Amino acid sequence: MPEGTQYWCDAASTGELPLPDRGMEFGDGLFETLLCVDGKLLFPERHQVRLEQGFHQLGFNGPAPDLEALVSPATEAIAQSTAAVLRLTLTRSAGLRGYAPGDGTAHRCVLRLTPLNHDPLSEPVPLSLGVAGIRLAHQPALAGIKHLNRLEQVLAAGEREDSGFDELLMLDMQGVPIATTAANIFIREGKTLSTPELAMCGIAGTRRALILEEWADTAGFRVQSCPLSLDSIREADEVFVCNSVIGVRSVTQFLDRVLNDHSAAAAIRQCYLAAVAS
Ligand SMILES: C=C(O[C@@H]1C=C(C(=O)O)C=C[C@H]1N)C(=O)O
Repeated sequence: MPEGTQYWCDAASTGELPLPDRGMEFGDGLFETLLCVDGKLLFPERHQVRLEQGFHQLGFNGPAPDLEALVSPATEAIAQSTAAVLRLTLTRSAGLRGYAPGDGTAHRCVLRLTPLNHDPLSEPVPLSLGVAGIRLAHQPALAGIKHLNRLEQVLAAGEREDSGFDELLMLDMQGVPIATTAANIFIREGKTLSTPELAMCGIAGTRRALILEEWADTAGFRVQSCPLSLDSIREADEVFVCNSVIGVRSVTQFLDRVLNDHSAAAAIRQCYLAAVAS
């Protein structure tokens, strides 16, 4: 883990995880990845909305999570960070042995603050995109939320290491493009931006939501979430990806096709930077 990484568990500064932990045992939990720039967490309100959605979608009991309260143990460290990634992990409290979630209302919160050694707001180098062999399973009860069951992404990231590509696009069981191993994807066809709908699988990213709800319109594009195909990506005028750490990153190669037009990503990135600065 990068030097300077700090951990907290249930508000205590520690690198140890009390056992039992249902997140470690069953992936029974959620996580959020927040970018910290110049002592400020970006778009916390968007992460709050998704955390609450996951909390309710998994049937956690008790009051909805308060992101600001959950990250409060790291407030001082965040304030001193020029650039860092805060990972918040929320797991269901341990009950009796076994899968049954019980009715525990107390939940465990683990924070990890990892310093970045680059400016995360600088323009990212465009990336090359391949296609992963591992497919995303359909599970509408878990679609869209950032739950802890990430083995598909782990296996795809393992494929990526030997792929010769910077990133890999992940398809569902029917071969429909969903997202990359760690980001949402958009294509541009003329003045329309499209991103995969995530009714059956995938993570509804915070930057994806901002593009859908605000930045595409501001940048002068129509935008939709809809089923994409590999051909639609192959034939697109432009492709870009987004997540909470990289912001908006252009795709300069998809499989064997070179993409030279990055104008929409540049316009969306300007909206992103303006929102960060506001
Ligand atoms: C896996 C985490 O977060 C996801 C992965 C990345 C990444 O690999 O860059 C960035 C944001 C998330 N999509 C995590 O542990 O926070």
